[in-house]
Amino acid sequence: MEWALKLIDIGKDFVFHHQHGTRLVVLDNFSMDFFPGETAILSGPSGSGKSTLLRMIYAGYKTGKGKILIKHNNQQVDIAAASPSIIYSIRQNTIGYVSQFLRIVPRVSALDTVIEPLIARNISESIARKTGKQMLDRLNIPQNLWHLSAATFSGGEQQRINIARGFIAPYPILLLDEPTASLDARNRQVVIELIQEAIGNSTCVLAIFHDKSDQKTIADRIIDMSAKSFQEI
Ligand SMILES: Nc1ncnc2c1ncn2[C@@H]1O[C@H](COP(=O)(O)OP(=O)(O)OP(=O)(O)O)[C@@H](O)[C@H]1O
Repeated sequence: MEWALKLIDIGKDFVFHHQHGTRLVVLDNFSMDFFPGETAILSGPSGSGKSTLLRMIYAGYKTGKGKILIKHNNQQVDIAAASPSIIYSIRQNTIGYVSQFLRIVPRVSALDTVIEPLIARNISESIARKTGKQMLDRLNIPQNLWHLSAATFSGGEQQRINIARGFIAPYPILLLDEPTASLDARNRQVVIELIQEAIGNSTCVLAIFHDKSDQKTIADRIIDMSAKSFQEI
């Protein structure tokens, strides 16, 4: 099968210039292919570089060395070398990302936050709103919160707004950074179902899940990141 995401010899370090140039090597010479319709779980102790890898793929962190190849608009693109406008377009159509925390825009309602990826794809506002309401309902966000800003929402409510936003539009690649960390069992189950539906639609999912039972339920592969150039287990 053709890969959806290909990492070639990637590496990342952080240099602390104000601390005598101390260099922290987080990833080193890592190569791996990821495929449509599979879930790969990034596993390893705190600080092993799981979130850093997702951020590099989403181009939030600059890749230190190596290539991160994807297919975008029928062309092969190296994210590590892509221009800001290409990155913007990739985020709109090719890579979705559910970060640990919701980035709240003041005075924008929860519903508008959730439907923004559809509006960006020129989906009509009425269809986007209908889809957004269905997603909020599915994630058990009470209707009386839909038109409020998420700024005052609980941690679990904010996380569910983030998840609704991340899953509302289909993406060939989906990056999930601890999407169930603040959720109760009922909502964790909804997220598992959303992931399974995405996989059914051939999305390639890379995820960080600390809960072992969640890992077992959805993982096709578990990647051990405790050794900086990591391996499959
Ligand atoms: N922006 C940054 N500047 C400096 N160091 C960073 C930065 N981001 C991450 N690091 C360092 O890189 C290492 C890996 O961090 P990362 O967040 O990727 O780990 P993780 O495996 O996701 O951990 P956790 O399970 O605790 O979320 C850590 O030692 C962290 O301090």
